[in-house]
Order: sequence, then structure tokens, then C-alpha cells
Amino acid sequence: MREDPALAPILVANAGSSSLKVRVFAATGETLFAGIASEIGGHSQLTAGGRSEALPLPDHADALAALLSAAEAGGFDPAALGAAAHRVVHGGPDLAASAELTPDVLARAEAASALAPLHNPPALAVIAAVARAWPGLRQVAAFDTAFHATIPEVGWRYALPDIPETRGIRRYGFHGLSYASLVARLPSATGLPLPRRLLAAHLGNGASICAIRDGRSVATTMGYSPLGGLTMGTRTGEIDGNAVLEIARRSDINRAAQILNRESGLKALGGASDMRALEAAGTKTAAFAIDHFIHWAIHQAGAMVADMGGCDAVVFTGGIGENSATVRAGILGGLAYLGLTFDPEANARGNRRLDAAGSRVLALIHPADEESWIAEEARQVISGS
Ligand SMILES: Nc1ncnc2c1ncn2[C@@H]1O[C@H](COP(=O)(O)OP(=O)(O)O)[C@@H](O)[C@H]1O
Ligand SMILES: CC(=O)OP(=O)(O)O
Ligand SMILES: [Mg+2]
Repeated sequence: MREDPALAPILVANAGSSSLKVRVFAATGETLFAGIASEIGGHSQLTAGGRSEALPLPDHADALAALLSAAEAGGFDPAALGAAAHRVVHGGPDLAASAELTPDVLARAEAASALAPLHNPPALAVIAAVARAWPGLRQVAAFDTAFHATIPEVGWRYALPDIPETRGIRRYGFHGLSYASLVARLPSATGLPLPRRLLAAHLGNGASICAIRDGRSVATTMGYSPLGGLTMGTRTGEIDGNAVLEIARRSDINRAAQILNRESGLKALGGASDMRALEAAGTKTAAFAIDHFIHWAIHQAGAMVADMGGCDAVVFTGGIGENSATVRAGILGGLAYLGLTFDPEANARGNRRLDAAGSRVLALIHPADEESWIAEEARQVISGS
């Protein structure tokens, strides 16, 4: 390993609920390797070095192993690495800022696993696999919750009594790494100043919307965990607490957690968790699932717009936001009351700019780039210590 880890390449691992994205960045910011394992545990696919192949990848540790061998085949030298950095979705009540993965930080991230059951366990498995492969390599965690620290108390607090049973039960908000990098990079990507009231929609397997005023999160649709808010691949989105209790009463807590996190959402309504598969299916149930997704996105976007006092721009990011013209058209159509009009051809082509001439609201696509943001955070953590 190099003398100064801050000047050596950094390996970034972004464990999403259905995917693992791995990138290696040189100190200059140049990408030395990029690979994605998608639909992990399902019809998994590995994409690296411009090639895509179907490969059985039962879990995130298998996905990491496959991505690292693809990286090594492409000339990546693990001995040159200065650090590894990870997206950890939930830091729990105590961890907000990016931090080196000391035993204490790791223990806190492990303690937050129950709060993000689809995310923290795979991220922790990837962290453990990296530690086994390269003992002594410095590892950093960046948290999805940090960007939402600016939400006012009236926004993050549930109307619960302050008693031991409710300790730490509050709205946290997620996809913060995606939103933070979007805020930092949108102006250079568009050549326009950052819109003052920005409705940002990160629509992937997990999906949320964030109200960003003057570059800061003021509200977001996810709450205590990444279960809340919009309809998602396998998660319910917003659901009444008593309905959750009733499901647990009819089964047990673990089964209820399984139903709500892994068997609901698009999968329950349309027979597939994957938006691309639903669009290809062309069945009535698949169409209903897509309608449900769009309906609740429009519904909750309304609350986000209210919390910002209006809207100057809508930006789509994430796998669905960047790639599904159908979903974007549905949501943009539902926001016409804001004075937003969009160009259907620009939308069908997936142009970066979607608003029509004369629209009162900008409409944009911005590719999610959580990985380079995590790398920057990691370099700061490492060079600051
Ligand atoms: N061309 C496409 N058309 C429609 N949906 C797509 C397309 N490409 C990707 N998606 C959808 O994006 C979602 C995955 O988003 P992504 O942000 O990569 O996932 P994760 O939340 O696991 O990081 C899936 O529902 C997938 O079907
Ligand atoms: C927080 C979250 O839902 O993440 P993802 O979209 O990667 O599942
Ligand atoms: Mg994601």
C-alpha cells in the first residue's frame, strides 16, 4: 500500500437494495474501474468494462467477488489502494457525518441494521469482505441520512411521546448521498444556477422525493427507515401504523417485516419489482403497478412542494428516474398544475432538459453519482485524520 492513502486510489462500494456498484477512483478523480451488479438475488447481471452478462449472484458478497475479479482482469491492482469507502444507508441516531470505520462506528452501523434491513446488512457484508481481502486497509462509511440534518424539528418529529419505547424513532430521510452530489453538481451539468426550490426525485429500486430549498433538504418522503414514502420495488411506501400492527398480529414481527420490506410494492401489485420488467410485461396488473407508483409520486410531490413554498425545478435521478420515459411522463403530467409543461420528444429521448418552451418550472434528468461523492467524502475523512 502507498505511503499516503489520501493520494492513492479509493475503492467505492455502493450497496443498494438490489444492486452493488463498485468504482475505483484515482486521486485525480479519474475512474479507473466501474462495474455494476444488478438484480442481485434475482435475474442478476454483471456489467463491467463495457460488457454485460447474466451471472447468478445470490447476495452482495458474491457480487463484490465477481466485480473485483472483473476489475483485476481489467488491470486493477488492489495493492495500490489507499482506502475503501462505502455507502451505509442508516447510521442510526448517532452517526451522521462520514467516518472511518473504527470498531465503534462499525458497531453503531450494525446496531442500525434493523432500521434498514435491505441495506445495512449487505453493506456490512461488503465491508467485512473487504476487510478479509485486504486486512489493514482503511475503510470509510458515508451515510444516506446526513444530507437531511437540515430538516426542521417540526418536519422530522413524529407526534409520539418522549418515552424509552420511542427513543430514536424519528424521521431520518435517505438517498442523501445522491441528493448531496446532485446539489453540488447540477449547476455545472446544466450551466444554470441551482434552482432555489428544487423537487428532486431519486427513483430507483428504493424511491424518494426531497424538497431542496437553497441547496438544503427541508423535507423528504422517507421517514424512520427506507420503507416510507413512495411505492417501491418491494416496499410498501407510506402505510398506516395500525395496519402494520395488524399484519404483525396476524403473523409475527419478523414475517410482517418480510412482507412490508420484501414482498410489497411493485412486486406485490404487478408481479415484478423491476420497473423495466413491468414496462415490458404489458399486462393489466403490471400497468396498475406503474400507475400506483406514478400516483403516489405525484401525491407526495405535492407535500414536498408545499414544504418548499413552490417549485422552480423538478429533477429526476436513479435507475427509474433516468431511464423510464413512461414514469417521468406520468409524474410530469401530474405536476402540470405548477405551470410545468414538458417536451414529450425530449422525454422519450431521455434528454437532460425536459421542460417545454414557456414552462414555469424546469424539468431535468441528472444521473445519480453517489460513488464519486462517497470518494470525495472518504478523501476528506482520511486526509483530516
Ligand atoms: N431502461 C429502463 N427502463 C425502465 N426502468 C429502468 C430502466 N433501467 C433501469 N430501470 C429501473 O431502475 C430500477 C433500479 O434502479 P437503481 O437506482 O439502479 O437501483 P438501486 O435502488 O438498487 O440502486 C429498477 O426498477 C429498474 O428496472
Ligand atoms: C435508501 C434506499 O432506498 O436505497 P436504494 O434506492 O439503493 O434501495
Ligand atoms: Mg440506489
